[in-house]
Amino acid sequence: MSIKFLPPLRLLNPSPPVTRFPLMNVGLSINTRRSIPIFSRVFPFKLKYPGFSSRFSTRSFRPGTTGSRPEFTRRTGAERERGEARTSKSLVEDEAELSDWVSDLRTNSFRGRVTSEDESDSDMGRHNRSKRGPGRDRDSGSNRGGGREGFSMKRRRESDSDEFGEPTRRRTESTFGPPRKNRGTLGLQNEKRGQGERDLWLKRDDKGVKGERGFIDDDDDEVDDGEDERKGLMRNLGGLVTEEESDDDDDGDNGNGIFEKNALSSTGLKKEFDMKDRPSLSSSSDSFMSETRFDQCSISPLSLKGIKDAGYENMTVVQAATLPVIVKGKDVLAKAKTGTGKTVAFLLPSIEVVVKSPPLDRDQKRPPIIVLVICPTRELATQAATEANTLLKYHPSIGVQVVIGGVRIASEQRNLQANPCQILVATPGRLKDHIENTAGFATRLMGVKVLVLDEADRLLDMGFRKDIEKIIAAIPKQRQTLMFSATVPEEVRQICHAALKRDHEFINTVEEGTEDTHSKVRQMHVIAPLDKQFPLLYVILKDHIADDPDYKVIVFCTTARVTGLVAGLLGELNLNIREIHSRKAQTYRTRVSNEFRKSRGLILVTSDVSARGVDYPDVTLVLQVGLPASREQYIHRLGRTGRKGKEGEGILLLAPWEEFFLSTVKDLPLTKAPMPSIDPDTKKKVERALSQLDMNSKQAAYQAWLGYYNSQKKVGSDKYRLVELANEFSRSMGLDTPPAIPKLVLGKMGLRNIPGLRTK
Ligand SMILES: Nc1ncnc2c1ncn2[C@@H]1O[C@H](COP(=O)(O)OP(=O)(O)OP(=O)(O)O)[C@@H](O)[C@H]1O
Repeated sequence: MSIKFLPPLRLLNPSPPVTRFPLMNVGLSINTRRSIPIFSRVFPFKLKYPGFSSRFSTRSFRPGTTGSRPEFTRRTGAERERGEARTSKSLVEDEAELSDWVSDLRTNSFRGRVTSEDESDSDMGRHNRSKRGPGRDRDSGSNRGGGREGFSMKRRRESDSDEFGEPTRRRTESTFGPPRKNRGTLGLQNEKRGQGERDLWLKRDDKGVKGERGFIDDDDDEVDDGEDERKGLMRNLGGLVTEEESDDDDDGDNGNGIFEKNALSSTGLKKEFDMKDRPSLSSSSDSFMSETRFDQCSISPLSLKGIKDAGYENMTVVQAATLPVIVKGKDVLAKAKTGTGKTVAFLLPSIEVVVKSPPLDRDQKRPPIIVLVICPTRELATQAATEANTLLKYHPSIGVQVVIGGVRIASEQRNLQANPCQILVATPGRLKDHIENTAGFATRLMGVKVLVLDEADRLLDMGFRKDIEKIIAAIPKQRQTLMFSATVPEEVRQICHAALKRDHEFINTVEEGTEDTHSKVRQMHVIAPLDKQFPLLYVILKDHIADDPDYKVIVFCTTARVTGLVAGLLGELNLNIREIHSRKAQTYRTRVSNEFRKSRGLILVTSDVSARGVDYPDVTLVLQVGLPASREQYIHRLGRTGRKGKEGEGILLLAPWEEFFLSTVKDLPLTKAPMPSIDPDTKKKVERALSQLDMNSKQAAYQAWLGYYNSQKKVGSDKYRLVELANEFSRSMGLDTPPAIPKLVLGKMGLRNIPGLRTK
């Protein structure tokens, strides 16, 4: 089914019935995941949202969310500090990278096939990488894949995945029943049943909390989990990286960094929010548009022209909510759902700061960088720079540059020299490289007036924190800081004071009492043992393709190596796929990313490098295979669909022993999908395809899989069980005996002498 959506600004829907959500009290704020502070202000605003052709007719599984009046909260940092601290689960994407990195410790034969010409990490990057280790490398942008490549003598071939079959567009009999327009990929007719099952499951889960060791339901447990998970990762890192690196990490963990210091020292004053200048906001539980036009705000005429050319007329809710505060010079921490225009929200006022600054003196030896935007991934940084260029169309004298890993640092240095820019978009690792190694760069940074942390919670997570601390130390204290994300765990709120001024405002556009995800995105989970997962993946995709010839699917996998394996399998099965992960050269990643942005009838198989921020329009399905690294990561991955108020679909495919994850997202409308049936032919076809896959890719995937789950506390804490599961995964790839792993690697993983593992 072709989905045709009206432009978001065109339709004005009647306001849904209004339900006012009471503010939560302090007690609740302690125990509730999305705790709302007692000082939060509630702003009623007019409702206006785009019309949608309804793909799914009911939302019965999402009780109590429709018709709610949106609430929009703003708090000052001081107010926030009075709230209860809850150390939320760490965003440990690191594990995936860690496991891949661990994979590289072995003496591999599979790497040295063909040297990639694409791979273009700088010497500088390589030099730094040797000191950095996996925690630093995980796309600290700069030395991402390359960091691990540093361990290899040769590089892998990058072009394998270009050879894929044509998309399957033929309409076939749906595996799950009637066409999707009536039901979604996994069958709407089962929605009610799904809800019932979900309820049952929740009850079971409640019971499980008491009966088992409580991974689970209450937030206190999660506090422990978060802590332990972090420690678990640090243990892993500590064992894997050089001593210098371990010390470094310990520093961060022990609170020697500026984040911890500031969090402890901040006292906090309640700051009343001034509503006078507030633009009238429009929203429904799913709307992302406001009623405020850009030309109603104090924005320079040339910026307005650029905005108009970009096709933007009204502001999105987050733009309308943050712009007046930001243009006043205030620091802001903003939370808004995925795909609701946060990029423009921080870029536009930042550009205005440049407009008001003295013009660049071309003869100046070290012209200042005025706006510094930091993004956690290369794709996101590139995308933000593209958006900035769009907005700057009529500001020819304002320049934007990107510095990211995977690009030769020397060429970036030349660019920085030749075309001095006022706006710099960067990934943290590469930015740090420039601070340390590019002549005059540190001086230029002393001109920074605005610092933006996009995906702030990710950047403040420990994987990036050290780099961010160093970057913050390299820019003036007197600056404006803007932090944006779709997820702002309590932990981040506690440490954000290090970067934000004490009187900053927390602007939360996610209304009270609603989910962090979009209600127009239908979310389902399928629980199936590992030996069924590859056939199921194929069946789900085939069904979706059959149902929607204009399909555009993203499949998320746990690690880069597993992503490579899954991409290989789906390619072997003649699905039209592309792959993006840290093992791919940046030029390849950029090319595939651009292609996917424009395409239909394509499946992108990817690791978490595509989880956040990347704006691929009209993604019809997000399929997550295996345990997401965190609740936040689940939300961001899901957020690749249903952007700009559109509909979408998300399926989470878990093994029974991963089912515990559901308790971390139990506030989200995730329903149990009916089990798709796998006919014998499909099973055979998948087995045949698996047998065609390169042994090396299976070996690498096995090791990466083991590394990833080893660092997931709830799976990895029982090493014996972990190995049993890993061997189940190995069998699911069609291997009779699990691949052998170098002793050194097993030692680093803490898995020596665990029965079931083969060593070499
Ligand atoms: N005022 C506007 N009117 C219409 N479309 C807009 C407006 N502002 C931004 N957009 C578009 O909305 C889409 C989503 O924006 P963006 O990528 O900034 O979302 P986001 O909130 O940062 O998402 P994520 O949380 O996934 O990073 C983009 O395609 C962007 O061009």
